[in-house]
Amino acid sequence: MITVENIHKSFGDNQVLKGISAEFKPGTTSLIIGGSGSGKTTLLKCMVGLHEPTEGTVEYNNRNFTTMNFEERIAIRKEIGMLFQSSALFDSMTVEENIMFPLNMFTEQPKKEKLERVNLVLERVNLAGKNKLYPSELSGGMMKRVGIARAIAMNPKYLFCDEPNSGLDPKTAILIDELIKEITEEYDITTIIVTHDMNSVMGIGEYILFLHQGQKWWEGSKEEITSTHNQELNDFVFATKLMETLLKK
Ligand SMILES: Nc1ncnc2c1ncn2[C@@H]1O[C@H](COP(=O)(O)OP(=O)(O)OP(=O)(O)O)[C@@H](O)[C@H]1O
Repeated sequence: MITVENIHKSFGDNQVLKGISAEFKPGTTSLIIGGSGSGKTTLLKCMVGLHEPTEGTVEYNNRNFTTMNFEERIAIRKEIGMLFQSSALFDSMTVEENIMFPLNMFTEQPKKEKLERVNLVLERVNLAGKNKLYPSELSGGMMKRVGIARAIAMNPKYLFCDEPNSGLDPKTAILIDELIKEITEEYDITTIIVTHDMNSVMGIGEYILFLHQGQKWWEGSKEEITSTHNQELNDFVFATKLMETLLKK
């Protein structure tokens, strides 16, 4: 469980987050949504320590991350997997080397054990045997799956994903969403996804946090989101005609 309490974040005079409180539960895919500039990425960065909140606290299973020193934070960071927009794979490394990277950085495991772990996670994302390929030899969807494999290599308790299906065709995007949801449930991970994608919201949004101008404007599930009377949320949800048509059916 991750709990954020009254998070504020300002950059100079720009008050980006204005007192966000929320709870993200294990085994659940939580989505942070909102318009461009509403503060989604800033909140995510405050949660993992890439930004320091101006005010407020972030707790990982009742451990106060905000007041921890550098060493204590490293222990938490080992429990966190991250999947970035671009997959952020190292181009000069093979699939196997990319996935082994966090294991080399954070563990003292013998090479054989690390390789076993790499093969296990590759199998989990349906890429068994692709060890020796380079990122340039992979499709966008495969790159995302390698990114997921690397994010779960350390057996994380927490998984943060920033726009995990950006740049993918809709069908592949759904497969990536489903894979993240399955892994979340299978390993009881607290997963937080920042997204613009309404397909993701309607597909895997178990808990949805809607930000508007740096505030928590609405929270709920995908089942509740279409029947809300919140104007700003409705504007966001029905921003695409296609979505409106689908929901009317
Ligand atoms: N490092 C920074 N320094 C100064 N301002 C920043 C910084 N990071 C973000 N901001 C400002 O914070 C605001 C919110 O940005 P953020 O990236 O969190 O929005 P977002 O909701 O993730 O947007 P998008 O959907 O476009 O990615 C913006 O006004 C942005 O300019």
